[in-house]
Amino acid sequence: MLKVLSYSCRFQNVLAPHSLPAAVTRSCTESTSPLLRALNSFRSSNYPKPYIFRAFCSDSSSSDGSDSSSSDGGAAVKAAVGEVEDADAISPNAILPTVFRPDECFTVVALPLPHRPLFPGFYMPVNVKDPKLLAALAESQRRQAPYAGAFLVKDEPDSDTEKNIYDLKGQELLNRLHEVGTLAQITSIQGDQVILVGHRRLRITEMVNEDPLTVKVDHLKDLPYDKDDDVIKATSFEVISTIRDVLQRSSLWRDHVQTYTKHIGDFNYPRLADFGAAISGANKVQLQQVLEDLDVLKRLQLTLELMKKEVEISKIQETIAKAIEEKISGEQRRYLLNEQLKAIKKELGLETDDKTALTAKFRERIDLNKDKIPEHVMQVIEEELTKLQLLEASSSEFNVTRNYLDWLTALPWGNYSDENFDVSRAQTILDEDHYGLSDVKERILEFIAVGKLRGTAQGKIVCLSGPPGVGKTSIGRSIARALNRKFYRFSVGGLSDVAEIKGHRRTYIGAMPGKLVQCLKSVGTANPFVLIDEIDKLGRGHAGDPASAMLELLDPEQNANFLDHYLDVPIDLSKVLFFCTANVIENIPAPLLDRMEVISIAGYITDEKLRIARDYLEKTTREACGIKPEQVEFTDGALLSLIENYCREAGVRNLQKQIEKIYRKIALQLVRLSAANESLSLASDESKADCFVDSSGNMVQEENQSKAETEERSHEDKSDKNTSDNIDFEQEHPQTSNDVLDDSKDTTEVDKAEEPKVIEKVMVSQSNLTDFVGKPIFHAERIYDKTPTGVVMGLAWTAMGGSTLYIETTSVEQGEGKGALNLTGQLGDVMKESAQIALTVARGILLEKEPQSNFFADSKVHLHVPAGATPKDGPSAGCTMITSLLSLAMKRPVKKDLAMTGEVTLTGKILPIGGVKEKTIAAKRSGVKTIVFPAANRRDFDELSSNVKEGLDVHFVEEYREIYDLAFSED
Ligand SMILES: Nc1ncnc2c1ncn2[C@@H]1O[C@H](COP(=O)(O)OP(=O)(O)OP(=O)(O)O)[C@@H](O)[C@H]1O
Repeated sequence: MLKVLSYSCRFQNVLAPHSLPAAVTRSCTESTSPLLRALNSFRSSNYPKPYIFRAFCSDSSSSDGSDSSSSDGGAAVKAAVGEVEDADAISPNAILPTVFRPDECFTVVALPLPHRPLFPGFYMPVNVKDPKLLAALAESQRRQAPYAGAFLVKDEPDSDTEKNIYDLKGQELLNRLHEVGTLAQITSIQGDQVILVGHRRLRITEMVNEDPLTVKVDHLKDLPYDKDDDVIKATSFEVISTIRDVLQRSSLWRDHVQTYTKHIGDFNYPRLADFGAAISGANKVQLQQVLEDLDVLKRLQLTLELMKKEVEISKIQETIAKAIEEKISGEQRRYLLNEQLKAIKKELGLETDDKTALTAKFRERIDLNKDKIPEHVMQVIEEELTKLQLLEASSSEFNVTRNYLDWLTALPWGNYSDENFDVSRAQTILDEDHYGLSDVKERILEFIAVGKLRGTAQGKIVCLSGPPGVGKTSIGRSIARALNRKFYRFSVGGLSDVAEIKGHRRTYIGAMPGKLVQCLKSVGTANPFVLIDEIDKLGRGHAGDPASAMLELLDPEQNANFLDHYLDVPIDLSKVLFFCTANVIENIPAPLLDRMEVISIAGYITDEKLRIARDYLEKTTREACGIKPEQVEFTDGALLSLIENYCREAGVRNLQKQIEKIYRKIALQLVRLSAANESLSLASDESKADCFVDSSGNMVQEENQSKAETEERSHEDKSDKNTSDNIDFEQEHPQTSNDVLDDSKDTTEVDKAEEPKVIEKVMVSQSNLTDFVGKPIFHAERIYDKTPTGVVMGLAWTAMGGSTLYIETTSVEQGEGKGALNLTGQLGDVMKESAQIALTVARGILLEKEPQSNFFADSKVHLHVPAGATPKDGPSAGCTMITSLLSLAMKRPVKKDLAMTGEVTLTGKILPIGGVKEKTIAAKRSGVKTIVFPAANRRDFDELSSNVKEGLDVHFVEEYREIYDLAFSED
């Protein structure tokens, strides 16, 4: 007989909350005698019968512990609602109908459980696949004896348990079942799903029926235990705390068994053990062990083991969850903050949404230029704008698209600066900026004239070649100004990556468009003047060939559709005017050179340098230093000395540097002087002392010094000027500031009687030039004033301009048949061969002129070309070498101030050479009076300007014999 020992709220705990009407569960929780109320309301509801209510009994409410354990493990009470006639009749002590007697042996249908055993007091849904078994279960439910024996299936190695078990019948099935199982109450059958509630432990004693398997079972009772035993108590406490621990850690079980947890402390020991095992995730064998063990302490220990494992699993689960959570929460936090930031900005009106703002910016740019953007470009822009909207703002692809759009929309599509085709204006500008350079200026004027007639300017490649500092870059700037085009310069010296010219593909990180696209963006017009500097120093290229890329860029045939790798849309560069500069034309790649129009700038002679220095360099430097013209006097003599002794190279860059150096020094002196003047006027007011300014610009005050003494000192300074290290100063009254310095004038005295305010003037003359620029660093190229026998002056061309060089020969050893030629001076192969030819030709001429001489046959000759550290090559020294050898052989020096150049053939013919202008300038610089050029170079010489040709006796020769006559003539 089962009694309701305790109900109250716990009653609700064991109800499957989902299977009872809400009204019942609610009433159970609120009422003091909820069972009666619940049953009443349940009976009045239309809920299908029979329905089982179960309530746990607490041991405390039972009269004794053994009693309660005997009533269904001392834990449960059943109430069959269908059998309660009158709810009022149910009282706490009412005796409820009994289904089974614990001490009886009885027969049940055996229900195989594939996964876990059913523990008393727990629900379990089982899918029954065997129709016969299902029918038997339904029948027993219908007969209001809804019970079966639930037995766990043993694992068969290598077999699919669930699939096979329902195919087994009779003994075979019996063998697969564990002997110990649970008396299961069938609460409902839905389709093939049967809901079971476990009651007591059973053991199969014998088989009664094969199909469905029906077995005779014995009830199993737990072994008696002492509920006050310390060990069992301690074990149970540990189980409880471990269960709580698991539930706290693992949300998986927490939700599942939440309702039990409050009352876990009220469970008796066997129930506690069952509860722990039932909620654990242990495997079926371990669970079966718990089910089979009738020793309560042992069962508790087994459960404790399982629960401890659960704790460990929960810990692992916790760490995994924590790690993942941290990762996700970091990202989420950033995302949230970003979103908040955006929202705040939007709210404050500081910024609209990123994408919207960007799109608006691009649209604005497009609208400014809408009609001029080519259709194919517009299409790409639209596509990219759509793409931008779809991309996540934080993605890398978004940035790529944004940058791409930025470039595409920033280019000056179809925006041309208004070109100025006014020839006379252009001429004025060019003359304003540069002296001379008539070839270049003429070419530019031609270009402008053509542009004026055609109405449009055509893209052309012009190459300015010449030594450094001759103004190639600066004339480029003036041309751009004259044409009213934007100027852009980029140097390709050492450039070896094609990507610099054609851009990187957009797929690369940090990809950029090429130089030309960058140029267009920075100048903002589609027809700029682009100066490509140092094209002769273009690198060899490790990734592609830069020369070919330059070709595509410069060739007017190709550059109308120039394709930059980054932009990926053709750009029209045909309106761009390209100018290149180079020092050595020969180093420019042939296909490029072929398309260029070369204008060479040879370098300047002294006169030209003087004009440039006076009219351009000095003026600009003076202005840059903030010095007024009346404050300086830079004499012609000083300038000439500067050019001849300090700056003898072809260009004027060094000259410019020296002038800058001089003006910096002048500026310092002027500042010192004015400070000295101020103190001087103060001193004159206060102490009436005699003061003067020393030649370094420092004020000197000497008490009781007579004015006469001061004057004397000043005169001494002045007369000492040529030897003194000091710089000359002139102090004048304003009205005489432009007067030429006169020795009779007192130059340092301050005239106190008149206006104390004076203007200082610094003088730079030939005599004090060293004070400004130091001792001459450049000595004359002329080693010999009068060339000795065996020495002849030749003319050479270098990348730095023209220069003179000597060919020296001397006889080392004499003796019959000892004739040989020894060469030194870092000569290249061509020059060595040229020396051999010279020897042969000289031998022939000597034989002709002095038939009795055996000089070349019997002398070991040493030929040297100073300076030995500079490598030299080329055939143009041929005629100089012959002359030198003949001079040595005949012991006759050549004519004074003679220089020559020309390649010689074995038969004595003179072939043309290059660099006529440079060589002429160099010869003039070295004080040469007579020059010998090959006849074929006459045209080149005639084209030179008259000031270059002035004062030179030039001879054009076809045969070496003519040189012989010139060099060794008696007059
Ligand atoms: N004919 C000239 N008239 C006035 N100034 C000149 C003239 N030639 C050169 N200069 C000045 O000389 C300086 C050097 O010129 P620039 O830099 O153009 O030389 P470059 O030929 O380009 O040299 P590099 O080959 O080294 O690049 C500039 O300040 C320029 O103004």
